[in-house]
Amino acid sequence: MATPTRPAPSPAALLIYPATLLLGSLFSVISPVARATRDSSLRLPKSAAPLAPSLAADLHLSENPVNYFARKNNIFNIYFVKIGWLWTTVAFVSLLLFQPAYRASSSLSQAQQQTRVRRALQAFLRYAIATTIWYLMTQWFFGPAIIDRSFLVTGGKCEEVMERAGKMDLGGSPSTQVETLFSAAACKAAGGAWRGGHDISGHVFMLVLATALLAHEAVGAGAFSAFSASNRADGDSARERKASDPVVSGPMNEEPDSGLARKWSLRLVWGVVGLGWWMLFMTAIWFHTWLEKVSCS
Ligand SMILES: CCCCCCCCCCCCCCCC(=O)SCCNC(=O)CCNC(=O)[C@H](O)C(C)(C)COP(=O)(O)OP(=O)(O)OC[C@H]1O[C@@H](n2cnc3c(N)ncnc32)[C@H](O)[C@@H]1OP(=O)(O)O
Repeated sequence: MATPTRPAPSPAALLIYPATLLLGSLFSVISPVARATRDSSLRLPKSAAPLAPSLAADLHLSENPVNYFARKNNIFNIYFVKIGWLWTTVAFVSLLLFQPAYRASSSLSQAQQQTRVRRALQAFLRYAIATTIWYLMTQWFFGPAIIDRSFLVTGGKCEEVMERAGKMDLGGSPSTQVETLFSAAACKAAGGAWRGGHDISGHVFMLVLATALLAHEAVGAGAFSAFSASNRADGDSARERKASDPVVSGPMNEEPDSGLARKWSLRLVWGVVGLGWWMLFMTAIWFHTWLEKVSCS
């Protein structure tokens, strides 16, 4: 009998990202509110972000008469996207800890345990690669992050602060001074305006990467659980399995109390993916130009 294979997520599912950006951009063109908001935000100088935003300030909705999600200080932006990789990490770790696909247990045969450990290591490697890419693109690349460097290369600069730069005593070596001035975060923190270049959307980049990673792992782990449950129902649990078989060396002897944790870890992951998609859609409507959004997805 042919060994059934675990369904892999279809690459076609990735089309949801260009479709979301397209839909959001269309909405931003068609909606008069979105158009007015974008135009005025492009005209106004960007103010420095508060260093310690309070919850009350976040909920101060009457500040601008625009859609709540068009505000940079909306609660989902501050406590979800701005620390988005932390949420991604927590959700991912919950999968590793609680999904039978990755969990080794003493009730399993040695071959089954080895398969699960191998699968968990492969998943961690995928996470580590994604984390490294996110870090280099948005946080640090031997100085300013790749997104910041591409902004500078395309003619952007830290306006207002550049004029004061000559007078500023930033300390450290000349290269440290350049790094301090030439990152978006440092520029904004110094009260400057990050303008002029091609500003790739960090939000779009991180949200696409994080949701694709988590959805890919959750589909795989969920399908594994469903497959092993149907195997149990078929009375197939006694079948001897090969360690090399990634599918059928599954959780035949899953502990009963792990069911709740398994369910909630999947809920957490899909919650993060769902909110991530929503924030991507909001970014597509309210922020950046069309080119800035597509260039990072
Ligand atoms: C031997 C083995 C080795 C293995 C080696 C690997 C190691 C493997 C294990 C490591 C273990 C690490 C473990 C954990 C790692 C953490 O947990 S890290 C800690 C948590 N930190 C984070 O998650 C940070 C995540 N945030 C970010 O990366 C950046 O904030 C983002 C999301 C990329 C966004 O960047 P950004 O500067 O906001 O840029 P951008 O998107 O262009 O937005 C421009 C403006 O538009 C606004 N905007 C855009 N879209 C929106 C929107 N939808 N709504 C509101 N405002 C918006 C922005 O707020 C921004 O406004 P300002 O703040 O500038 O005024």
